[in-house]
Amino acid sequence: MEAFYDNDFEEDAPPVVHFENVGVRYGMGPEVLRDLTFSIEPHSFQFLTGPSGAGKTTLLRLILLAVKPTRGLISLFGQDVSGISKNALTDVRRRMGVVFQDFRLLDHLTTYENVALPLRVQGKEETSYRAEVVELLRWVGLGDRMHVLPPVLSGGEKQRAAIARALIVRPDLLLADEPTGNVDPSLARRLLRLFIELNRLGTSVVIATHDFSLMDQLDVRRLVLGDGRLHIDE
Ligand SMILES: Nc1ncnc2c1ncn2[C@@H]1O[C@H](COP(=O)(O)OP(=O)(O)OP(=O)(O)O)[C@@H](O)[C@H]1O
Repeated sequence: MEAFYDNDFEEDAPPVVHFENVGVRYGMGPEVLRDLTFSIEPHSFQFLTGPSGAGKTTLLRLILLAVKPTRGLISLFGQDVSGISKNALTDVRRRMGVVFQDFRLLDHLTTYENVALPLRVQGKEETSYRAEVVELLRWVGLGDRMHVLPPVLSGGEKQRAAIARALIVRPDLLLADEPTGNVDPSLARRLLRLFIELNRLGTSVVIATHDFSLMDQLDVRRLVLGDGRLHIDE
């Protein structure tokens, strides 16, 4: 895996994510998040937590530029994203891997094809990535499930396929929304080890979760949302 994953560490790299007084509302509704000011540093590991409806998914969508802030400034990898060009936006998005709550696997593609899809979309030739995809699938324990379609995978297998698909682009930032929501505690621990290993190899990791037993396994920073505001437990 080390060979597969060789992120360079830059000294004095800018924060991966920086928010300055960010607020967001949906349509004409109330602000669901307000006055968010925080940074996510390169190579850092944090949980994002808070009660259901507190805005964890909304915060991840702001980072993904899937939702626009109604006020404030967002920078990603040192770049202010308001008024960013389409090409620069594509580059920024390519540096992020995402594991969605509902996996979003394509049912007509095999596990292998799902994981390879982000590379195919980038226009890469299969010969250039095939070995990498197979290695990663083995690494997440799906070596023998490569050629089946997602509907026959268990919840935990789908989760690992979604995680592998997020990792295959070797992201500088991994955002995972309740990545252990559908698995038993022992698999949750295994998945957490996977994220720790990824972080060790250089990726900044943000895991959104309600699961205190998961968070209690690691003494890392917690970004806690409540009443629309962010509180940070260092
Ligand atoms: N598309 C939308 N349109 C209108 N309101 C929305 C939309 N998405 C989320 N909201 C509202 O924004 C608030 C934050 O929702 P969000 O899904 O971000 O919370 P969450 O912390 O991720 O919740 P959960 O833990 O239940 O997934 C909630 O009040 C929700 O109803």
